[in-house]
Amino acid sequence: MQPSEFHPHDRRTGVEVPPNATDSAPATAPRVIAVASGKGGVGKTSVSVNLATALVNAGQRTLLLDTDLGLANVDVMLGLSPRFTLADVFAGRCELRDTLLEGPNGLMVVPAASGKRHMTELTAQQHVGLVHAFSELDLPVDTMVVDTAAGIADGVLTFCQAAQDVVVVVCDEPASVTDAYALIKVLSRERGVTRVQVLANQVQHVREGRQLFDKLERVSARFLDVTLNYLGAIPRDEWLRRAIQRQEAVVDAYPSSPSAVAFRDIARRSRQWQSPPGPRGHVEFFLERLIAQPQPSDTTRGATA
Ligand SMILES: Nc1ncnc2c1ncn2[C@@H]1O[C@H](COP(=O)(O)OP(=O)(O)OP(=O)(O)O)[C@@H](O)[C@H]1O
Repeated sequence: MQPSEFHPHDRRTGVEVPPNATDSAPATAPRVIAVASGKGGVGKTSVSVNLATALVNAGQRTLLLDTDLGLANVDVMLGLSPRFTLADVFAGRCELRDTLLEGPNGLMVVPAASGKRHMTELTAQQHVGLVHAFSELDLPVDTMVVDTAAGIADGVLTFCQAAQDVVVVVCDEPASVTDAYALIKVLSRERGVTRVQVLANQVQHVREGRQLFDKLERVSARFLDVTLNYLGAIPRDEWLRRAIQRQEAVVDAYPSSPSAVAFRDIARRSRQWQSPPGPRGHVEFFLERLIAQPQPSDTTRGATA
């Protein structure tokens, strides 16, 4: 989608959906990619923002959904100023369409809100409300990138379970590897996830990414029924930090920086993942899957290896 098709009032909110949105909707369901990490601070939001921006720059109609109602920062990273967020939708203060922001190059962004209650506290009824709200938007979306919260709370697991692909971001810290494994374990054992893409972030050299993957792979192959794919590595890159300061995606701010090159490569490869079958064509599909999945009543926290 081009920015001009968006009819934005400004960069804050009130994005008008184009009248021909339904005509241009994709024939197949949107690809939904959930980005998770287990441990916080490893670069999950940087990955979500740059993957989504690289996809939109490659011509994919992309929606970036921030589901971290506790510590949302997708909007901050992109320099957007939401008037309304998902939290306002659930509080009945606005419609979902009021939250929709226009990001760079027509990227669609649904922001969350910091300091609000967690997605885990939402009821099934609220999920249904979200489904209806998304279907009313009737947005043409090829790919939806979902930035999840840190940790392995139910909300994170539910979004990962509903997505067609889960990207687990890991960096070279013992806690990051341990928490990534804990996340993969509960996704595999309790949510039936059979395929996980592993992305190493902040690597000092290419070899480090592969070594991190191998660590996770070894233990997962031994104890879990899940296939891990090595998606690649994003280098530790000062340009990425500078882009964050500028509140821009590094793929836009510094397109020839090492991290930007890596993000573009990952976006290109993500497009080659097999699309889900079926003629369904809207974001609604994703949210319906969310509520259709059985929710384990037992807590997933503290699961042992
Ligand atoms: N590839 C990288 N190179 C250099 N710095 C990075 C890179 N990735 C992330 N960082 C740094 O790590 C910080 C945290 O990144 P980010 O906010 O994306 O993490 P997160 O996993 O989403 O955190 P949380 O979910 O806990 O809020 C960034 O502000 C940035 O300074």
